[in-house]
Amino acid sequence: MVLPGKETEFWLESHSVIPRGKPFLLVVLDGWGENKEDEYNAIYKANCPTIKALRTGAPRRWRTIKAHGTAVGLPSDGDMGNSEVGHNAMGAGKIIQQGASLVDDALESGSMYMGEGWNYAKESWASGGTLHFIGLLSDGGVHSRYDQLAALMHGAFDHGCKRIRVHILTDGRDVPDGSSVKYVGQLEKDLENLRSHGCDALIASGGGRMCVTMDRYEADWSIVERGWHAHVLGEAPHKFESALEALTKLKEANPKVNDQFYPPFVIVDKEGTPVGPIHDNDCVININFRADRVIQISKAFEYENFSAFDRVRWPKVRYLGMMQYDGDLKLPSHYLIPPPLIENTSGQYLCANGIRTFACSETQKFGHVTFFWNGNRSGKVDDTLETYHEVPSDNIQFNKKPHMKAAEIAKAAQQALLSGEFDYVRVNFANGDMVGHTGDLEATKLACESVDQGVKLLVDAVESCGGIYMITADHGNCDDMAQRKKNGEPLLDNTGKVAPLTSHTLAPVPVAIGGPGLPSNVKFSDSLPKAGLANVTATYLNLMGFEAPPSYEPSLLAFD
Ligand SMILES: O=C(O)[C@H](O)COP(=O)(O)O
Ligand SMILES: [Mn+2]
Ligand SMILES: [Mn+2]
Repeated sequence: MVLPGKETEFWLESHSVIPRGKPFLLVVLDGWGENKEDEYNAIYKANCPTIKALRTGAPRRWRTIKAHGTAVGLPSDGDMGNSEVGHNAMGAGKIIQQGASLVDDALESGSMYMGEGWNYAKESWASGGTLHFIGLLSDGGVHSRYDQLAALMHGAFDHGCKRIRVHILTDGRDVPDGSSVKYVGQLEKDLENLRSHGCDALIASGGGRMCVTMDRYEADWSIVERGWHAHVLGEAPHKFESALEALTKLKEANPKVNDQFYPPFVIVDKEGTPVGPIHDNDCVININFRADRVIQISKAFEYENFSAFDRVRWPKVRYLGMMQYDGDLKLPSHYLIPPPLIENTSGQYLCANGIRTFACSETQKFGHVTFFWNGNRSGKVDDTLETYHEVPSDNIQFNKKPHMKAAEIAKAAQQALLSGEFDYVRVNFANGDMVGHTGDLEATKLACESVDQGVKLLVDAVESCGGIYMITADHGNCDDMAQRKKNGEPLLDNTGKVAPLTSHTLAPVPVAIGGPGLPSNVKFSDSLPKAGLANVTATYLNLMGFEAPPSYEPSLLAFD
């Protein structure tokens, strides 16, 4: 990134009420919504005295904001929020039309099939190559959507493609566990339809998203390696003649396995030969629009010099992302849709104004407070002003260790606050989200308690250094751990137990401000009842003593 100089477009005026120079803490509670207080709300049921006191102790400095749907740039108000859109909005102060919407628009207008990306892809099948799709198979709308895959398969056929292979990653995280059977059934129908029209179209390999291919932030490259072996080499310990058979037999063999964690499998023909390894001159389209969990597999396809694992064979394919996933790395170099342009981020403004930043989380959320925060750019805004600190996450299922790295993150941020070396300390606590995704209510309560303890340490540090804090969240998750019937009652599974909710929720999220450095006449305004995550940015610029740029969504603050 290019650092702007002073007195440029990024220069900010001082705020008229709030002084500069107080250490500022910004905490993002990942997956922490404000929801109905019942026994499936892990926050409500947990012992979280610090976070609960933010609400009751200072009602004028606590409110909720919208974190889902069109308020954060998603296609519809039925779309739950997620980390990418949430951190993009909070980092850039604007409602950004997100990847899901851009793909929808391109499919609807037909521009999908007119761009450079599509032409590049087409050259592969025009010269006899197979078209492979890889990606998350669900309609969760967080990383991908099934209807977009279906449209692309039919679009490819209409554009002369005669051979399609689909490499599926089962979800169970953005959609209920067990729903993979439904999505595979739907996909098989669509493939059957294509076959009946003369296209040789089959599922070729797959596995659960948390075991195969979709690692993020280099937490565990072995996940990507398993995907490479199954999708590219056609090798996996489990081989089946259909994906439905794979899901059924793998579940029979291990009833504890779920959609998120299916081991890799390869589909073979009657002779036991894999039906769709990836070869030279094939085309591979990654159907995920969200970046974090497909950057590593994109590097494996694209980078000549690659040492994260032994690829064994590196086919010369035409690889395309649904979007370009990393604006700094220009990765991948070919893509179907230009990504949302996220410019004039808060980091650019703050660096131009000399603010020294410490950003910290554990691996699972590290890129959220850096990469997503900076508008999907992997570099720093300014190396001399910013320190990015990653606490390595454990590679386990997080209900086994629900405290995760909350204490370590809190300690690192506390030191940063007290050191006097930073003006702005930004952290993300992963627990409410990562443990919430396991669907394990008891573990999620413990997760919430660990976050509360971390927040206490940091609020105390702000007290002792005379600073200001803002505590908020990116979307709901641990605030509801039960799937619901239409009337709101918990849904029971076929054994009579409450069906766990593993996904995010549509709940609004809290925002709390305070600290000894905050002038006593500062409160939240009553005039922005529909405010959302993008309003947070102008608010924290104010809290750091700056007027916000006029292009940002308005600040939430008012003054007595
Ligand atoms: O990738 C994931 O873990 C989920 O699909 C979404 O969770 P996040 O948006 O909180 O990262
Ligand atoms: Mn999140
Ligand atoms: Mn999540």
